[in-house]
Amino acid sequence: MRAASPPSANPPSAKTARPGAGPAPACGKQDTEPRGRADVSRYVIIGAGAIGAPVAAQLRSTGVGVVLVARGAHRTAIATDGLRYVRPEGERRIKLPVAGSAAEVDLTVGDVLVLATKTQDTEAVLAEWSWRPVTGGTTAAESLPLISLQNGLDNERVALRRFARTSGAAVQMPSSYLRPGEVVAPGDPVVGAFYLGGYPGGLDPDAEVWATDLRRSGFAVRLVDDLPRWKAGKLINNVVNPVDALYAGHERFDDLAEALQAEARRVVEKAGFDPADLSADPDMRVGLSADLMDRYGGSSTRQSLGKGAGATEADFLNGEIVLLGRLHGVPTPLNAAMQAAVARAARDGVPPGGGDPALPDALLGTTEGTGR
Ligand SMILES: CC(C)(CO)C(=O)C(=O)O
Repeated sequence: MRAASPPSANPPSAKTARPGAGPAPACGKQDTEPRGRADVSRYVIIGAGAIGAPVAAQLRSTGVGVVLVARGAHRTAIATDGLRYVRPEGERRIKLPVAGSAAEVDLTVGDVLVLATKTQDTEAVLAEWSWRPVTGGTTAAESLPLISLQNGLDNERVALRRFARTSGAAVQMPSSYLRPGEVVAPGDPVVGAFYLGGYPGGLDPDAEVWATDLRRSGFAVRLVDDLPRWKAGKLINNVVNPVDALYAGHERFDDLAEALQAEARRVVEKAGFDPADLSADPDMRVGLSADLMDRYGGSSTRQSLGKGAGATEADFLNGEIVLLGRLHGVPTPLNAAMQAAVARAARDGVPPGGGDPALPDALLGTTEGTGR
């Protein structure tokens, strides 16, 4: 199923690009017999930002079939000149099959849909892709597996409404998408790490194949049969994103980050999760190359402010904590305040670091903190 050679200068079109057509497997079910490489022919990566583009570039570089779904000027730049892909070992132009929408991709049994958009876009993306035809007369939601590489707790639940085979990953990947056509991935020695599992639990029959493809392509992968624990652990890390976006360098950064995380942990545990520690496994650590430190744009929320995106993912990060707090009777004043602060900042075009400097003291009180 794998093309022998590295990416060519003239990639096949997105409609047809695949290294080979696999046999037609029956629609899989979690925890059935593991399957082989022949059952996976191509990864359709929906979202070409800081997560989707490096995954596409790395898979393609090892000869795995991919299509990258991108929009606007980013799509045009990648289609015209290839993806400008910046890694610690140097910059490359990676030619990738690129599509602008679901209508431009002919789906076939053997395709794997990979969701790499921001969580606030998930419902629209699923509405676009779920009922697309797949060769043999079926549809994407009925016969293809879907893997969410997104933050928060909501994506897999929303996808499972349509996709019987829904998997997800808690992703650690310090990478930046700030300019059309370019992605900087400073992760070192691995590009990123995935705690990958089926939703709500177990493993998809093709999970070993996906893990092998990703490992060969430069990622660390741990297969987990208790995915929600890992997503909950990642969510506790992600509630710091608005602090990174608004208060990098602020003297109370650490105090605010710790207080937000403590509040998030209380809520998540009350909601019944047993959040996993994503920093415990040394094989899953992703460092940052010193050479690319100044080109790393920080958390995805900081990057959204930097691009003037008008919205961030915070409603599904801090907002998820607020939601769980309301459902389970736990007050969440800090996460609610940071959710609102970053939403206002995005709405008003405030740049990274432009948070009201008085807010951290107002939220935490003015007692001596750990500083930063
Ligand atoms: C962990 C990190 C910072 C990068 O994967 C992230 O999840 C984000 O930027 O939202």
